[in-house]
Amino acid sequence: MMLHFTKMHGLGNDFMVVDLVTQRARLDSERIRALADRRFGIGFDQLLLVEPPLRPDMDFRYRIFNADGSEVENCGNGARCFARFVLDQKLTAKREIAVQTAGGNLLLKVVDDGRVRVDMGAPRFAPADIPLTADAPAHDYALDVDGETVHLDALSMGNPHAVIDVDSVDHAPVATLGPRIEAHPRFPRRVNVGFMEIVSRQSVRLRVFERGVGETLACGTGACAAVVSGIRRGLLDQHVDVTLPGGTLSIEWAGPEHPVIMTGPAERVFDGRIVI
Ligand SMILES: N[C@@H](CCC[C@H](N)C(=O)O)C(=O)O
Repeated sequence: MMLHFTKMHGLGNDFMVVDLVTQRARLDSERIRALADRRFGIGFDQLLLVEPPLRPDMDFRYRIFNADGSEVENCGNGARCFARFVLDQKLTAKREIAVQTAGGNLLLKVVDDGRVRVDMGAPRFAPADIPLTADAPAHDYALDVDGETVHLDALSMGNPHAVIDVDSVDHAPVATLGPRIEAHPRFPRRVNVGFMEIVSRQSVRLRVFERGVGETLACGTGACAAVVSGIRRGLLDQHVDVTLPGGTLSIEWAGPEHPVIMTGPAERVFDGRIVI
């Protein structure tokens, strides 16, 4: 049987997108890892599955798998590609699309310049919601990493994020510290690790070591988490441009209980099909 897919990216964070509204397939974690392989497979950071909704008030269900085959709760760059995909495939004619994810519901809107604006929901700070082992919520958690103390902020954007301030992302220890924090025992479901350089109150640079993938060219939820962290610590204004290795995202947050709004591009690269 043939399975049609589309390769897409949001600022170089790349995806294999599969329509499971009009097609049927079961892809287990071993198969996902094989497809994600950049030499022997198609190559992607995440697999995105477009499914019918489980609730009548939603338009679609959106499932996300990291390149290591693990299913995760949320993916910001993927959400923008999801919106473009369902419109291009004519799975909907709506310009505002309500989507269920394992981490909560999202509202996606395609704006006039072709970019996609996503209501990413409100961030959560309770340690149990991240999840992070800690006695109380804080802005500054001290983690013992192989005998060295690392200070970081942590929060959930549906998925778990740690945010570390650095003087320069160019010299940040993304490849060495990233994997040790990702797998730190105080994050029982592992964590995405962002390294943030504050350039001004409206601009940051960011690199993210993603859970289940490694460093990617961009991470939408990571950009939201970094800006929320900077705003709640009084370091950033309400609208911030986040420059990642793959390009820039615009992030807005009005404060606690408010949703984070992310705006950025979504690009189709090619269509293909595989035998399953
Ligand atoms: N690239 C994503 C995040 C994908 C999921 C993440 N690796 C996780 O495990 O939570 C984004 O754009 O948000």
